[in-house]
Amino acid sequence: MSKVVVFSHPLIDHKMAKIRDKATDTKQFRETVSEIGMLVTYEITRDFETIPKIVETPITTTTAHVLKKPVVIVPILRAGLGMVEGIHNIIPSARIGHVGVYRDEETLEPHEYFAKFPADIADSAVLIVDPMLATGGSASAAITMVKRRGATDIRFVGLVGCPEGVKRLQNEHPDVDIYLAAMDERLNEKGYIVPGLGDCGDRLFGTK
Ligand SMILES: O=P(O)(O)OC[C@H]1O[C@H](OP(=O)(O)OP(=O)(O)O)[C@H](O)[C@@H]1O
Ligand SMILES: O=c1cc[nH]c(=O)[nH]1
Ligand SMILES: [Mg+2]
Repeated sequence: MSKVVVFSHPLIDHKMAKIRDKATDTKQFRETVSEIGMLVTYEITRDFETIPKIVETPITTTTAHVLKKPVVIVPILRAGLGMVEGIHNIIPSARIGHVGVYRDEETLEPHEYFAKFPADIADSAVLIVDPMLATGGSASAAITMVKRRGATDIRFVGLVGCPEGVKRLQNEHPDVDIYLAAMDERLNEKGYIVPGLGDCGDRLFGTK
């Protein structure tokens, strides 16, 4: 069974309060989502493996440590894009894949419409990024898409989750650890997370 980590950090909580607030405008919302993406990166990479590397410092030769595997960030379009810049700031060597999945507003079923990945995704540590884990359908579909390309080392990184989404992801992908900034109460009858923050894609891109 996969691990579920809900971050507990005053700065993350402070910024989560800002993006939950319906009075926060598009610019502030986008900036804050990106900042939270940067902060959570420290935790999601905590168990990344390192390998020794001989480095010449200005003083002497020493054994330092570097990341063992390349990293691939895979945002789920559209809302996942909001977290990419923050994560990429901390892992500038990471490559970026893209997965297009939208959820049908009536059935809540995920629909795939785009996929583009770096060639060596199978050998990389993959971060599937989407701020919202609601029914879990979109995240599960995105994980299946990267697994089809041979990826085996996969983490899901979200901001707001709920028990329904976590349960589905753990059932369908028990090998994928789940990282969230908050675990909310439930889904409402329209499939929105309560209390949540509304429609993340629309709030990031000003489309409603
Ligand atoms: O867990 P689920 O029930 O699948 O819901 C979560 C998905 O819904 C939202 O995307 P949406 O379909 O609104 O697409 P958008 O980001 O393009 O607005 C969100 O960004 C997730 O991808
Ligand atoms: O609460 C939700 C659920 C799905 N997608 C969102 O953007 N928000
Ligand atoms: Mg949306």
